[in-house]
Amino acid sequence: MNLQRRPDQVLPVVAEGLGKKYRRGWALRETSLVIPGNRVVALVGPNGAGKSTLMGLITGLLRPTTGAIAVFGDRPAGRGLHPAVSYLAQQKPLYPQFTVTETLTFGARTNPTWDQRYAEHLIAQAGVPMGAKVGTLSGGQRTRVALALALGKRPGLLLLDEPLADLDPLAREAVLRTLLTEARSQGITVVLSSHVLAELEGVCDHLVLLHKGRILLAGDVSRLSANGVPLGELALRHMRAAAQGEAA
Ligand SMILES: Nc1ncnc2c1ncn2[C@@H]1O[C@H](COP(=O)(O)OP(=O)(O)OP(=O)(O)O)[C@@H](O)[C@H]1O
Repeated sequence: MNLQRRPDQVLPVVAEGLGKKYRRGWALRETSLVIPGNRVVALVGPNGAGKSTLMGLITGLLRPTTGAIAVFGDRPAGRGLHPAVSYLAQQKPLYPQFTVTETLTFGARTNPTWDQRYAEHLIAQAGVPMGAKVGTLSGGQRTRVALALALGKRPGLLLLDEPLADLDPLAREAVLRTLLTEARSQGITVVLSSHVLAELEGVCDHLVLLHKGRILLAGDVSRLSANGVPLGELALRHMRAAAQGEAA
């Protein structure tokens, strides 16, 4: 496919025939995908389905073995993150010796599009003291700092790879609420991977379901689930059907 920049490709993600092969085999195969703007996307699938690999390809931190991918019309060049993309993995990239203030200063130095007031607003909203060292914060507070760092960049696309896995239910809810509010009010497209399907309901309006390195289902939940089946149930049904199909 010709992934040259065209007006319709100022879409967050357009992939065609995308594949990634590691030594042990294919992690992602023949993936063609469009992620439209202003969506909160649930990226789900069983362990080893290829979710992290797909995120790595979108960030440009991984290089495709086959096919092509465009992020806001640009081909990731393997030289770090696209300026309009923020990426937050479960292992949050924070320095424990830094205070929150120093962490935001680091964000400002490394991101030309940095919005200090917005980042400080997110920290204040989370009730995290600016003078505290990151290493002394709770898991939930660290996630809020990492989120402020990711959002302070003012991204158009925010990728979150199981960011809530180490949080208690209340902290998860608080982080998800913040995410949703910010995504809606700032027009950010969010791609969120999680194994906890129930917590994605009411948050995500677009689903990408991977199974064994292939896309099983992708699209707006309202379209995929015309009869109102909730996102979690919809994903689970397809995952069960795929697993049964293999067992048969
Ligand atoms: N760096 C790597 N080297 C070799 N194989 C890898 C590497 N990263 C992932 N894989 C393999 O690729 C496949 C997809 O892995 P990936 O981490 O993308 O899946 P995932 O859906 O994110 O899984 P999980 O839900 O368990 O986090 C797996 O079989 C995994 O073992």
